[in-house]
Amino acid sequence: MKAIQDCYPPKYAHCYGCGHGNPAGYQLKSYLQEGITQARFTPGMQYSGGVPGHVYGGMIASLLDCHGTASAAAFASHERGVAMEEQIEPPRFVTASLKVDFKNPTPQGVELLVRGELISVEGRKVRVALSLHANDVVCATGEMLAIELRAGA
Ligand SMILES: CCCCCCCCCCCCCC(=O)SCCNC(=O)CCNC(=O)[C@H](O)C(C)(C)COP(=O)(O)OP(=O)(O)OC[C@H]1O[C@@H](n2cnc3c(N)ncnc32)[C@H](O)[C@@H]1OP(=O)(O)O
Repeated sequence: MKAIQDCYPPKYAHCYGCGHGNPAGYQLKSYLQEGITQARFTPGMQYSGGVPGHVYGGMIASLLDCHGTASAAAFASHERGVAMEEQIEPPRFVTASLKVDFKNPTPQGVELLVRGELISVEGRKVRVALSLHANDVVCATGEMLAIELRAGA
């Protein structure tokens, strides 16, 4: 299955977190299956937080951020009855607002699971509920408001 981010056209593929055209970035890959989006990522050991062995909070927020905008694009497409990979110009969303709650320390050296669920689609505004898990423990939750860029932006 093609990742949501791999459907972004090259001109929008430079994002540090999720751009397939940014070799220095994370190259996060998110997938929509059965109404839920998921991405898996293992941060490098350099992304250490204040406590040794725990992941830096900014890394966690950025994973929610990039998974959230990908989720918004996939959910909006699905609502319109078309898959991301079927579109020449898939919808492009940016983060207007991102709230993160850090629930538990996130261990380093573990594959993290990031999940997204659709809250609402209202015109150009898509709200997504997000969570980040390590070893089946919820380490962070979040909520995003993503806005679809106007045509030609
Ligand atoms: C920049 C190009 C990049 C393209 C890359 C794409 C692919 C990769 C993507 C990867 C990305 C990875 C992730 C990243 O890192 S994305 C990078 C971080 N995000 C940004 O840089 C976004 C900066 N902001 C903007 O560009 C504009 O403000 C946007 C485009 C978001 C809206 O400006 P625009 O002029 O278009 O629309 P509008 O102002 O008429 O607002 C529309 C509606 O939204 C409502 N609203 C707005 N803000 C908020 C808010 N904070 N809370 C609540 N509501 C808010 C507003 O009231 C209105 O509602 P309504 O009155 O209609 O009911």
